[in-house]
Amino acid sequence: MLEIPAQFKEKFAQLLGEDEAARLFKALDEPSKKAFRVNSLKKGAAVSYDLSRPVPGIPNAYYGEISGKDVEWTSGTVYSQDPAAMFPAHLTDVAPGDRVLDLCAAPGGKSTALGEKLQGQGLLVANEISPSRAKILRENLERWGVTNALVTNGSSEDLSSKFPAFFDEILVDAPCSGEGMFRKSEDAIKYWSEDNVLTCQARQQEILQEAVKMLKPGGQLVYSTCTFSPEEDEAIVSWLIDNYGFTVEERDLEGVPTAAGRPEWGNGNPELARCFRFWPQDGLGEGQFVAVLRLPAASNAASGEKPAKRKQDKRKKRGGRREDQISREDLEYVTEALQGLSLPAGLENWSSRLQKSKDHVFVPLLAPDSLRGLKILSNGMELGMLKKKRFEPSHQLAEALGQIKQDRVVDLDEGQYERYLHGESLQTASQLKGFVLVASKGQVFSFGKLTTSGQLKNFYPKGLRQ
Ligand SMILES: C[S@@+](CC[C@H](N)C(=O)[O-])C[C@H]1O[C@@H](n2cnc3c(N)ncnc32)[C@H](O)[C@@H]1O
Repeated sequence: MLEIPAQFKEKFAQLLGEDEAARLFKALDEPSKKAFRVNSLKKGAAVSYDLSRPVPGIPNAYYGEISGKDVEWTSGTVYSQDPAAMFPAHLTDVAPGDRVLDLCAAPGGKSTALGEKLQGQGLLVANEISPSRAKILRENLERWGVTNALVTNGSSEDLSSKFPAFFDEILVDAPCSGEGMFRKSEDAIKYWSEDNVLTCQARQQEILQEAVKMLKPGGQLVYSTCTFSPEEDEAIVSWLIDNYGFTVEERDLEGVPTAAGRPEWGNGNPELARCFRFWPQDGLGEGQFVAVLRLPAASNAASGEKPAKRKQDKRKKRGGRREDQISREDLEYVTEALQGLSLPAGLENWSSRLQKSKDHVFVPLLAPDSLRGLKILSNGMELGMLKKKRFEPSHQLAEALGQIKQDRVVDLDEGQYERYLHGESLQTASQLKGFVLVASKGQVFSFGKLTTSGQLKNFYPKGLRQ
């Protein structure tokens, strides 16, 4: 039995009425619902999990539990996610070519879905304020094969100063009191208090204030929480409507067990009924609140379309060439390492767009000069690293290449796969030489390097080894 705080129970008995509240409390004592998404970017990957129980309303999503050890996971073919938490990204209008911001993005469940919707075209800025969580966000986007993400580690203020009125769509999946996570996390129960609900509400307003500055006039804001408290849900949407003139967009989720937002829990505006409330007692998954909002086209929240104000670049030049530019010799090393590999869409003409930062070679999404002052974990695609007179392709590239059929692949059996994940080198019968993609069950999850005797040197990143 979960020890649900008495104050929480009293509050929801009043808000919902005794009968509905009893259904909620009963559901909170049942096990949480597990589900996963299958990555549409990695076309043709064979998934060994049971796909017979789809999550209603979400393409490529299924009930069931996955393991972080399977190649389906290490190759970014599947991602574990609460079914209700799939809806915020699903309900956005994000389409290939858009400029999208996921402001509170770690660990990346919703960013991976937004990256899928973009299909490598346009820009996804995925931001997270906590450094350790931002690292996990980067790893998850890498695994998912997203080639057009800028991963940042900053506050909402850090970002709003760089991107005024810049984005077509912004997702704010806000830090919240986590009442919808009671079944999944003991901490959510332990740290629950009415004071914390109000602290979260104030933080949500601070974050949203900055988010609005970054939205283009006429742009879309999707606001979500994993909590039930009206203070963090309908009251926040009311505040957005009253202060910025947002309208709530209608969405049809026919066949999905969800409930409408409650106007009486906010400012009484009937549009609040267009918000979605996912309650555990309705059977889809955990608790979630989602509002799809539109900023009026003639907004005075911010103006100007330029990304960031660029400072004069005063960095040293060496022999007429800037330090971040790549030499002809370096380019030859990169070209040689990439020979025989098929590159995914979005990486065409990579050689003319290459940049270098501390020997990391990458195809940037945004000009690094324009991002000065922001903590960047990843800017587009890192192809790899220049070492002394050679080039080592990156793990991010391996995961991105796994999207399309490749010829230079060594496929490991189950035992070999486990040893490779540990960091071991393996003896193979492969006739290939040099850098190869390493797969198991046809799913690419790493680079490796084959010697002339068929030894496969391990390039699975040390930080990911199991
Ligand atoms: C609900 S979680 C995000 C989950 C994520 N969207 C996903 O789908 O995987 C909220 C995140 O917001 C971050 N956060 C907290 N305060 C923030 C702030 N002021 N600005 C940006 N992010 C913040 C938290 O560290 C946390 O990772």
